[in-house]
Formats: sequence, C-alpha cells, structure tokens
Amino acid sequence: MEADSESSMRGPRPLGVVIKLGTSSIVDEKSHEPLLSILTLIVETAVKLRKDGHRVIIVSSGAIGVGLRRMDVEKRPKHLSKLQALAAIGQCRLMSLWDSLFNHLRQPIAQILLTRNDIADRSRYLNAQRTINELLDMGVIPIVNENDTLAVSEIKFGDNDTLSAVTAAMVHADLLFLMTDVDCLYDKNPRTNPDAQPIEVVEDISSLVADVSTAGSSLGTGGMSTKIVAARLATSAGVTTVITKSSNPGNIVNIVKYIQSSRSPGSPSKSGSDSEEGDTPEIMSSSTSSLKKPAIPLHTRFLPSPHPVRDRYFWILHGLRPHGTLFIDTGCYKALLNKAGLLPVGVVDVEGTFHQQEAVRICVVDKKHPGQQPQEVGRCLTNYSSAEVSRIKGKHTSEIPGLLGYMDSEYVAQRESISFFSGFHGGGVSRPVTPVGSGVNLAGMVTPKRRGAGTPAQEERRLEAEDKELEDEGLVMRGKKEEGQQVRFVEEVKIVGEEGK
Ligand SMILES: Nc1ncnc2c1ncn2[C@@H]1O[C@H](COP(=O)(O)OP(=O)(O)O)[C@@H](O)[C@H]1O
Ligand SMILES: N[C@@H](CCC(=O)OP(=O)(O)O)C(=O)O
Repeated sequence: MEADSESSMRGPRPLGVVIKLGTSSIVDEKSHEPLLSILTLIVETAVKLRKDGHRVIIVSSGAIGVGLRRMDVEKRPKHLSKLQALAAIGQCRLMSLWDSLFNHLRQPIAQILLTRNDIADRSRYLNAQRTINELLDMGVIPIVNENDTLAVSEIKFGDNDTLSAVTAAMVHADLLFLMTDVDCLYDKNPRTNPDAQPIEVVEDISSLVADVSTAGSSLGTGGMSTKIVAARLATSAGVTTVITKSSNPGNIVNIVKYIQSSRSPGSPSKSGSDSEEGDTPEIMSSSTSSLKKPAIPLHTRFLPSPHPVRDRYFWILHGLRPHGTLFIDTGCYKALLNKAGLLPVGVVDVEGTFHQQEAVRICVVDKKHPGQQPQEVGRCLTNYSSAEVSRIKGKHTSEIPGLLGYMDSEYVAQRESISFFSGFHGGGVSRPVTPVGSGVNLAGMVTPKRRGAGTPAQEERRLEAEDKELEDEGLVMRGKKEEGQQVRFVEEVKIVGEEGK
C-alpha cells in the first residue's frame, strides 16, 4: 500500500489504513436499523484520512443485518440458504447506503466481495491485490465484504475480522482498525464483568492472556476471539492492529496521528528494539500495560512482528487451507531454518490426503522427547502427493526413483515453497510449548497427535542415525550444535476459555 507521493513530500509518511466495521457498528442490535450517526462519522473520518494522503480501505460487515431489517425478519436465521439470501438482499442496500453517504463528500467507493477461494487461488489473490491497489491509486475507497451469497463453509472466512486481516496483509497496510462496540480488549468481557481491565498495548501476542470466550452482540459472528485471531494474522504480516470503539470514529484520526508521530524521525525510540511502535513516552510497552494518563483515546494496540511474513510466504501460511501434515524431525527443521529444502529423509510421518502442489502443515517431532506434542511451525506446498511421501519418507533422495519409478524433484518441498509462522524463523525461538486444550491455537495452528513413535531408546538411536545422515548430506549446521541444545518452540497464545470451543 504505497503512500501518495505528493503527500509524502509534505509531512510524515502517509499510511495504508484498513478500517473493519462489525455488524454491531452498522445496525442496531435489536431493531436492525442502520446506525446512521456512526456510518456518517466513519465516512467523515475516512474522507479526512484520504485528504491527509492516507490510503483507506473499509471492510464492512452488515449485509445480513441490513437484510434482516429489509425483510422484517426479527432474528438472525440459522439456515445457511436463508442467511445467504438475506446477505444478497442486504449487501446491495448496504452499498447504496455507503455510496450515498460518501457521495455527499464526493468520495468514490468500490465494492469488493471475496471468498476464501479467491484468496486460495494465487492468480485471483494477485488480481484482487492489483485491483485494490489500482482503486487506491485512483483515490477510491474500496469497501470489502465476504461474498456471503457464494461462500459455503469450506470456502468461508466465516468472520470479517479474519477477512480484514488478510486484506490488510495483502495490500501491505500499515494499520488495521477493528472497530467494535467496546473501547478495547479487556482482560474479560466487559459486558458481564464491570471490573474488567483494559489491555492497551500488546507487544507480544504470544504472551497475551485474556478471556474472550464469551460471545459479543447477537448479530456479530466473531466476538472478541476472532479479533485476536485477526490481530495475530495482521501483526505477523507487519500490520499494527488496533481495537477501538466505533461510536467515536474520530478516534481513528487521533490514533493515526499518534502512531505517525511515534514513527517520525527524531521521536524517542526504545533502545535495542527494532520495532517501530511502542516507543513513545506516554505508553509503556508491556503486554498488559495500562495508561495512567491516556494521551489518546482508549484502544488496544497490537504491535507488528519484528519479523513480518509477507507476500507469497503469507499466502502459503494463511491463504491456503492445509490438506494434510508432514511430520519432520528436529534435524530437518534445523536444516530448513538454515535455508535448505525439505528432503524426504527428514520426513518422519505423513497424515491426510493431498496432491502435488497442495498446502500442508509442517510439524516438528522432537524425538528426544517422545511425550511432547508435535508443534506446527509452518506450512509448505508439496512436490509429492501424500501417497508418494508415504513411500519416500525417511529415505535418501537417491532412493526416490527406485521407490516411485520416477523422481519429479529431490525435494518434498522447495525452500521457496516453505513458510514459517512469525516467531518460528530460528534465533528468536525461546519458550517451551504451552499446549492449548483444543489443540487449535488462534492462528489456526494445530498440534496434531503423531502416530506410532518408537520407544525412547529406539527414537534416540534413530535420531542419532538421522542426524548423522543429515550431517553427511551437509544439512546440519556444523559446529553450531552446543551441548544440550535443542529446538524449542514459541509459546502459543493463551486465551483463557478457548479450550473446547
Ligand atoms: N475480553 C473481552 N474484551 C472485550 N470485549 C469482549 C471480551 N470478550 C468478549 N467480548 C465481547 O465481544 C464483543 C465484540 O464482538 P462482536 O459483537 O462480534 O463485535 P463486531 O460485530 O464488532 O465484530 C463485545 O461487545 C464484548 O461483549
Ligand atoms: N459478511 C457478514 C458479516 C460477518 C461478520 O464477520 O460479522 P461481524 O462479526 O459483525 O464482523 C455480513 O456482511 O453480514
């Protein structure tokens, strides 16, 4: 999301800003009437940001909510085809509402409707990216929603929080605002807990502890938990993510100015940190720090990852639905971190049914600790199907032609088709695994159970032999292995109450 060149000559660098509005910000929860005052203020805010040179995208929920009002349906139906019909009715009214409001300020807008399939197809993903960028170049504000009418569960984002994070990452936005009906993220649901404490800066989402298990408004699909998932996705792609209240959209301008001032050259910076955020004197950057005297409106700000995962690597991780799992050993993982491709010799096991060039999870099995759950560290596109990998796993490349009768590639996955989650790039990984009850963490990572590990002694012998094989193949970083050193994993996000959801 490139800045307007003219504006960048004038002042601080303009930013790419994505504003996501939940249903609770668009229609009244009970009457389903559009919240015209909020929508008008959003329009004024977006136009103001545009005038300041920023590139603005709105991700707008509300199609179903507006459809409910249009058809005088009291309660959100459960039946999918009814919901899809209401979304079809509501979407055009929603857009006509946005268009008429923006039209008062002569601001052109455009409608973009996406499904997960559009993102999963690389050429459609790139086309969506190009079209949105073209619109932004033309000074238009794209208004994005999920194409609910077409999206069945397999191809659904399911909530617009995730869609907004994917959109923000796709266009390399600087900021994602998740506008909702609460001021910020609290340590528990403020609707039911008057003593809930605000969380203002989240420097490291992995160490966030908050109870987001309870549902939000009756119309919103996500609640707070999908906002945390979205924040995790967006910050991993380098996008600062803000949760704030939609009823005061002027906050957006203040927060943008605040963040811009903290980014501008000469502003005080935290020594030893390469993060661009959190270096202003007013805010203490700790995962749950509180502002004593807020200089800006109450909001929660998630700081971007210092190692952002972007473009094709982001797409491999979050654009594609994984079809299976490759379990690899720690020696192989080390080799991958050292920029090697994934050879069959490092594959311990395979699960699921997948074809060539489909996405699969990469899970590391620490054979020295057989009781430990394998940890998903990334994803890749495979050169071989699940049936083929089952036959060549643990074998030397030279054996592939004998085993398969052909050899499409020496690698199960090329290095450029392997992507690690932010925090799994080596070097910075330092915390032990904290298993999450459901086995599913907030980035949709799973910690699947592995079949048939041998006894500890067998595993130990196999590991040693394997390490030797890897060393023989030059895949282990020679001379870097310290006594007792082992691969350790980044802690998963602890979301109290997420278990069993
Ligand atoms: N820890 C928490 N902090 C803040 N809000 C929470 C928390 N846990 C649950 N919530 C609920 O999440 C709601 C926002 O989600 P939702 O209604 O889905 O919003 P939207 O429609 O804007 O996406 C809030 O109204 C609040 O009741
Ligand atoms: N695409 C749906 C919105 C789904 C959704 O995520 O809603 P919300 O949780 O209110 O942001 C619609 O337009 O009604």
